[in-house]
Amino acid sequence: APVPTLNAEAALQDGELSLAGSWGFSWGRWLPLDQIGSADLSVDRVELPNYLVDLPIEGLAGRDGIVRGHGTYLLRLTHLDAAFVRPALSMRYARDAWQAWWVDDAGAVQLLGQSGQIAENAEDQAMRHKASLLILPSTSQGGTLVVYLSAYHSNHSGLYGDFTLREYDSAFRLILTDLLVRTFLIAVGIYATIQNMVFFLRRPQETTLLLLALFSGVSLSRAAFSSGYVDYFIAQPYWSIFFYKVEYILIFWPAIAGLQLLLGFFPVRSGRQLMRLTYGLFALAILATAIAPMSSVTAHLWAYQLALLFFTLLCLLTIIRGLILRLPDARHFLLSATPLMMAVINDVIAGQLASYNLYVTEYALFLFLFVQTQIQSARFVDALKTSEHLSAHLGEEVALKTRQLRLHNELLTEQAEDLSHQNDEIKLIAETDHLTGLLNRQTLDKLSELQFQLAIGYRQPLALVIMDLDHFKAINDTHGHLVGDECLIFVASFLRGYKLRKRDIIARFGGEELVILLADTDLDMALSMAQDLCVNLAKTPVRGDHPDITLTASFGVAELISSRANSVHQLIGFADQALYQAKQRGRNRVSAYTRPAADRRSTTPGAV
Ligand SMILES: Nc1nc2c(ncn2[C@@H]2O[C@H](COP(=O)(O)OP(=O)(O)OP(=O)(O)O)[C@@H](O)[C@H]2O)c(=O)[nH]1
Repeated sequence: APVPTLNAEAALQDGELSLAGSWGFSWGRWLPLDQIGSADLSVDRVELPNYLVDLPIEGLAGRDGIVRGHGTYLLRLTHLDAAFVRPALSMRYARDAWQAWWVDDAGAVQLLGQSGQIAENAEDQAMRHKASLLILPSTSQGGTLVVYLSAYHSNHSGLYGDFTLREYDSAFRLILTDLLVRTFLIAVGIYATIQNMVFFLRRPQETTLLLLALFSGVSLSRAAFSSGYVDYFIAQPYWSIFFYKVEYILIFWPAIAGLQLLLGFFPVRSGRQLMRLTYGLFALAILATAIAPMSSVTAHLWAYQLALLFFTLLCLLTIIRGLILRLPDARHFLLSATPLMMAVINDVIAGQLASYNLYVTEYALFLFLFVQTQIQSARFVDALKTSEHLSAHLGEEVALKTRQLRLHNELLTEQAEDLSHQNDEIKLIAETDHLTGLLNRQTLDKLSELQFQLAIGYRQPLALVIMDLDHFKAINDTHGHLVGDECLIFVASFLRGYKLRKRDIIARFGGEELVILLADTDLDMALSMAQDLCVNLAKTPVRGDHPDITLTASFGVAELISSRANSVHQLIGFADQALYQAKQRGRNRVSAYTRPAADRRSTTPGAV
């Protein structure tokens, strides 16, 4: 069949001409350029979009089912100069290396451009531009467009439908627009990567932030690698295989990272083992992709997409489980992950049909990343604010608590002091006689026993004086009991006013009987003291309302060594005997206990 012809002027609508439609095609040959114009050139007819694998080429498929080969595409264009001022051919989605020529009606030949190094062997070809903008000679009225397609490593190789003739300016604007959108995506990726990284460095325990940073970083690289227009400006032919392979690996990596992110929020049992296994498989996939020839990598696109679908479904299941268990965040994850899921499905279908790919996945991925980054960083900032707030208020709080504690301590100390006072008081009440304030009988018993033991131990004298008021009953009877009490109080203060040593004890023995225990005092000293007391008491009128009353008392004195008393009890008894004697002798006097002469041999007590 002859080379198909397209009337540019007639086909042009809105300044754009699609080259989809009938093309001439020669399989397995790169037709020499000087044959293009010859009348006996015969070609097959194919329709664009065209993929070699869909061609009915029998017997060319290898054992692996992949058709290998190369060929020449041809299209005659007429009335070009009438349709365009500066026609430009926009070539996209030719998956293998190509070379384009223009042979005008006069037979002049011009190389329009090439994607890199074309070769009859797939591994030898070097791809540079996946997209190209070729400028056609604007002076040509007509000519033939010749595209040599290199050997291919993709089962969807060939010329795709996105071949258009445009005015150069509008075509270039399209490239710039695409570039701008991609630059925007890449900027979002850089932003998300840096933001997550910075926040992670400030709070290393938030591994989610690191994961998001990694996620954004890799997606960013993928967006950069897979952009035909980035290729157009920077890619080098010998890097093409590497970029191609990286792009394949990155097909399903986002779903794995997404799974890890989600498992962080909605943990499952043996989630760690699952992730370890997943990353193990991922490492194997990287290894296999790295060592396999490019043709076999592209032949297994379905496997990469299957992995993408599988891990995406796992992500979805994780979110659904979170929703069922009513875990926090499940809703917003479902919201931000839904477009991602849909985009993934779109990507898988588009990849398998090899139809026009809108890169929806990438846009959705970046959207997802951006939203997640903002949500996570909002949480992070919240946490940061809370911790700053806490640390700012901690000082104040500590100072306040310290103050409260100190107050509390002071209160406790006061209470303890009160208690100790109360104790002292109780002790005082227990130890003293409430009327006179002198020591009571029990205390006297305790202390006198102690003094007795000390005196024995140190072989010191110990004197005991019992004093009994004379005719006290008469005072009570005459003046009343209350006056009697006042008299007792007066005697007590009289005794207290008398110069006694600290060790000496004055106690109320009972009724109107008082005892004075004098440590380290012999009989003579005790007698003289008692005498002194006796004389002075008789001279001293009762203070207060009853100066008319003058009291006298009788005194009985006994001393430990001279009396040879063998207990306090006995010593008291001896003093009592002496007192009795004093009373007998007429009262208001002092009497000492002396051992009777008979007793100096026997033990019968007596008083003098
Ligand atoms: N007001 C008052 N009287 C008391 C108290 N204890 C004892 N008496 C009185 O003291 C008096 C003691 O009387 P007696 O034992 O007969 O001895 P007395 O009248 O002092 O006579 P002699 O001791 O023999 O000189 C009694 O009338 C008791 O009621 C007291 O606490 N207050």
